[in-house]
Amino acid sequence: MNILDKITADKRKEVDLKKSLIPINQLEQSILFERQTILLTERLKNSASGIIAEHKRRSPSKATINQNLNVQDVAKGYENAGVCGMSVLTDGKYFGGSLDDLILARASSNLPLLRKEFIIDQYQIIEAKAYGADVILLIAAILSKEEIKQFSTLAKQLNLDVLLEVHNEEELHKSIMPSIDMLGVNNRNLKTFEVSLDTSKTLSEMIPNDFVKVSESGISTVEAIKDLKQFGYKGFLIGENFMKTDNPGESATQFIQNLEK
Ligand SMILES: O=P(O)(O)OC[C@@H](O)[C@@H](O)c1c[nH]c2ccccc12
Repeated sequence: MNILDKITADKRKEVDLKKSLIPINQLEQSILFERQTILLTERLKNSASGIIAEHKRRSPSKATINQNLNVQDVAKGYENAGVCGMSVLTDGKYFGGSLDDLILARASSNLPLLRKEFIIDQYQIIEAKAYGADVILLIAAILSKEEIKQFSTLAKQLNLDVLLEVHNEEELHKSIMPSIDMLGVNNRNLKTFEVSLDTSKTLSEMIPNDFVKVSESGISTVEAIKDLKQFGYKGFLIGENFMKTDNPGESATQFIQNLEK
């Protein structure tokens, strides 16, 4: 079993339990359910920097990144830095995140928030909305074409943006459909953890222009972003590079200033 299989097997158990604890109609009573979502796709189209900054305490590939930060401070710091959106890891077992992190980020910023999660059930999409997300991530490596269609259609009905993540050509081909807003290319192979920005470069020309292109993972320099922009990328998902510092907001501020120089 690779790590992705392990994560999804655990996730199925977790979601089944949650469904028995908190039924969908209860989630739908959240006051956040009526909230007008902020569309990340539109922001990325009009942004010079295109940075989506992530809150990530640890990961299976890196163990601890930073356990000492307060998610509300991180969210405010990212917002002050002028990022386009924030990604919040909500997986507990492998990434040390939670839905509480999402709701705290919501309470302390007006950024578009991406729920970074291994979504394998529609329940998690309703949950994302109930906890204040604006965007969901769908990972092609763990979903069938039919699931991608169903899940993205539900997200659109809830006015959530959809970031569909791929890692290779096969995943890309099964994922291209009108209910997707952004196509994210993960430079990290989630099965082996190898990272190469060439993945974004190679796949870029196969992504139709009507999708906003996002390059994810392993980005740590302004030069990398300038390079990826040449390949049509508008969004750049950065986690560790900011989170490994004592003040991710400040790091993002400096990064964006350098990018705009
Ligand atoms: O910390 P990095 O290398 O900047 O990566 C951020 C983000 O791309 C990464 O956390 C990520 C991309 N896709 C995912 C899917 C699940 C969990 C995590 C991820």
